[in-house]
Amino acid sequence: MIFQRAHSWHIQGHYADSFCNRVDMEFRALPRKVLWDLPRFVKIVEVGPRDGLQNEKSTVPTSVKVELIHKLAASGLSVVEATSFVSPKWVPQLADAKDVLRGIRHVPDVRFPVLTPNLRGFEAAVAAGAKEVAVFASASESFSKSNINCTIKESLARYRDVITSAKKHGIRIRGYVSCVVGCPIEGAIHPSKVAYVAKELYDMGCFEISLGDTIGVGTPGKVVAMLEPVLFFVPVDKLAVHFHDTYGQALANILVSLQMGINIVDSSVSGLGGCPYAKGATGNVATEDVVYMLHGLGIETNVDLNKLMDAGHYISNHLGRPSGSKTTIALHRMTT
Ligand SMILES: CC(C)(COP(=O)([O-])OP(=O)([O-])OC[C@H]1O[C@@H](n2cnc3c(N)ncnc32)[C@H](O)[C@@H]1OP(=O)([O-])[O-])[C@@H](O)C(=O)NCCC(=O)NCCSC(=O)C[C@@](C)(O)CC(=O)[O-]
Repeated sequence: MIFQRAHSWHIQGHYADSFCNRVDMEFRALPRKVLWDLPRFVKIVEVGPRDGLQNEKSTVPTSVKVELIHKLAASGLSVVEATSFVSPKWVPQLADAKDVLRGIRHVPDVRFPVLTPNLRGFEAAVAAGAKEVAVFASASESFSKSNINCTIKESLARYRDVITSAKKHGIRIRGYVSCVVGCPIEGAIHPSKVAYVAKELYDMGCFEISLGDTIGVGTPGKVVAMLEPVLFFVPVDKLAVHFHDTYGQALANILVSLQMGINIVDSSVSGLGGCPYAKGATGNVATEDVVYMLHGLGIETNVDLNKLMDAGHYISNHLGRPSGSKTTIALHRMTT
């Protein structure tokens, strides 16, 4: 259609100027249908200090974790997931959860949630000063057993206890569903299983449900098929998406999720990450790349990309490897 109209254009005289003016006039008023439904603001949930570091082989000192969290908070992020109160036998890297949480200084309007797999973890988190907590279930039975050593049903029963206690303490609980597209053991996961676990967590009182593509096998088509039934049971403004970038699909998956109305995105500075119980899963989508894409779409995040990259450089230098953010690499090349 547009192509046919273009053929009727007769360009004379000052070619470039008249052509450009006319293109400007013609297209300025055209509605950009593909971008119509995008939100104006996206909340980013930074999971680098927890999801990003939990799989690191060498122990990251507590002071480095705390400094990373402070730098992330200084970049304008309003949620920085700090650590996990899990068994140190299962995740040795996060054995210093209590010290990390106690080391974080209060920053107005910034929340520092922590993960808890059971009541014991929840109580330890509260004792250390946690004001917000996340529980993590799975849409895959096999992954549930390998990650938290219990069935989905047992995990939901544990989380019911955690949520009951959290309500008494006035603490908000976020719920994760992992393996929403695929599982490292079972393969493809049916969207109905994701909808079931998401609905259970939401109905028991989680204020937000984060849908995790733990091994990063999602494509935009699979993500839409997964989100359709979930959206039937959980309000769109209560859903977050959490993509790992194993196959380079994470930004495309985020875009399609935004087009479906979701406006909360989890990501990890420098693309750090991988789950200790999901072999082969690479890092989370890099926060820097998410921010670059969102700002490019005219979507606000309140995040200062330069300060965020500063946090990314800090942790990459400490880990002794380059950033996993393509945005950081590209901007660094331009300035050196
Ligand atoms: C759930 C358990 C504890 C069950 O572990 P278990 O072995 O079945 O339970 P247990 O009760 O026998 O406990 C084992 C040991 O841990 C202790 N323990 C027990 N609970 C705690 C606790 N809260 N904090 C500290 N210690 C704890 C407990 O006391 C005991 O110590 P021992 O007596 O042998 O010396 C274990 O399986 C565990 O910690 N799993 C966590 C694994 C994990 O953190 N995985 C990564 C999470 S990432 C994820 O799930 C995906 C996500 C959220 O990022 C989204 C996505 O990408 O999709």
